[in-house]
Amino acid sequence: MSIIRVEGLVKEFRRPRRYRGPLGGLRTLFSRQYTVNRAVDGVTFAIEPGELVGYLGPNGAGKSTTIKMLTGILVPTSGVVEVAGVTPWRDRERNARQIGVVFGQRSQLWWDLPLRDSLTLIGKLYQVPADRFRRNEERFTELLGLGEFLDTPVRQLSLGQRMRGDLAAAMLYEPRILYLDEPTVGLDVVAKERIRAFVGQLNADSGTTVILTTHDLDDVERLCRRIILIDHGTVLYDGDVASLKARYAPYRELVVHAEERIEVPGARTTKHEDGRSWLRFDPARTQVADLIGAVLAAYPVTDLSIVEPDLEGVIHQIYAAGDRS
Ligand SMILES: Nc1ncnc2c1ncn2[C@@H]1O[C@H](COP(=O)(O)OP(=O)(O)OP(=O)(O)O)[C@@H](O)[C@H]1O
Repeated sequence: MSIIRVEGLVKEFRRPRRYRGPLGGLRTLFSRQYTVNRAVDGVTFAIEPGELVGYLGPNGAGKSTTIKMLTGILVPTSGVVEVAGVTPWRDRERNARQIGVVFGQRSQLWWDLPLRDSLTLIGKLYQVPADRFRRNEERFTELLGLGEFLDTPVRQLSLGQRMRGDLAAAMLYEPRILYLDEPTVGLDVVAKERIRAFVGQLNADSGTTVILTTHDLDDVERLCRRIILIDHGTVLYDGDVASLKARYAPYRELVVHAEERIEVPGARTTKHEDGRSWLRFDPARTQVADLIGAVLAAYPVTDLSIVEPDLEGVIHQIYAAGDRS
C-alpha cells in the first residue's frame, strides 16, 4: 500500500490586488479584489514505502508548496493528501512523528547550542528511549562524520557541517519518511557527496522513504530511480529516469577521433571539427559494436567514446514542450 497518496491537490494563494498611482495605497487597502495564484494545480501521485523520489521543477513550479502540504505546514485549497494514514494538516503531531524534514536553506537546530545539545533536545522532544537515542547518535556521528564538531555551537558550523547535523537531527527518531528540500545547495563537491552517500545508505539500510527536491541533477542521477517533474503546478512526468531518457533522448553519440570526416551506415554524422566526428545513432536500431566495427574497418581512428544523454538536456526539452502546450 502506498505510504504517500496525493490526489487532485490544489493550493491557491490569494493576494490583495495592488493599485498604483495617487491614492493607490488607500485603494489597495479598501478594495476587496484579489489576484489568485494557483501554485499547485491538481497534482496526483502515489509513493510506495522505501522509494526515493526526486520531485523536480523550475523556480516557482510549486515544489515547496507541495512539500509544505505534505508536511502539514500548509492547508490545501482542495484535494487529498494521506501520509502513512494521516492527513498531515489535520493531525500535525502524529504526522510530525513519522516524518523528518531538512530544508537546505533553514536549520531546525538551536543556533547557540552545541550540536550535541540540539540532538539531545530533539531526542527528548520526540521521546526517543535513551538506548535508541545513543545507538542512533553513534551511528549518525560515524556515518556523517559529526565527531569533530559535536561540541561546537551550531552558529559556528560551516554550511556542510550544519547540513550533516540537520540530517542527523531529522533521523534521530527514525521517521519512516524523509523530506529533503535542496539538501546540497551551496555545498562543495565533497560535502555534496557525503550527504548523498548518507541518504542513499539510509534508504537502502532502513528503507526510509525519501522525497528529494533539488535543482542539482547530479543528486538525482546519483540517488533517484523515479522522478516527478512539475511545472506551473502540474505534473509533466512521473516515472523512472531511464525511461525518461529513452523517451526524450533515444539517441546516443559516438565521438570518433580521426582527421577525416567519418560517414558510415547506421549513424548520422552531425558534426566534424578539431579532428573529431560526432555520429548520432539509435541504439534500438544500430548495435554499438557494429557501428564501431564499421568505423574501424574504414578509417584510421585514434580514439572513440560514447556520449550518453544527460538528464539536464532531457528535462530542458520537457519543460520547453510543456511551455508550448
Ligand atoms: N506564501 C505564499 N504566498 C503567495 N504566493 C506564494 C506563497 N508561497 C509560494 N507562492 C507562489 O507559489 C508559486 C510556487 O512557489 P513554490 O515556492 O512552491 O515553488 P518552487 O517550485 O518551490 O520554486 P523554487 O525552486 O524557486 O523554490 C510561486 O509563484 C510563488 O510565488
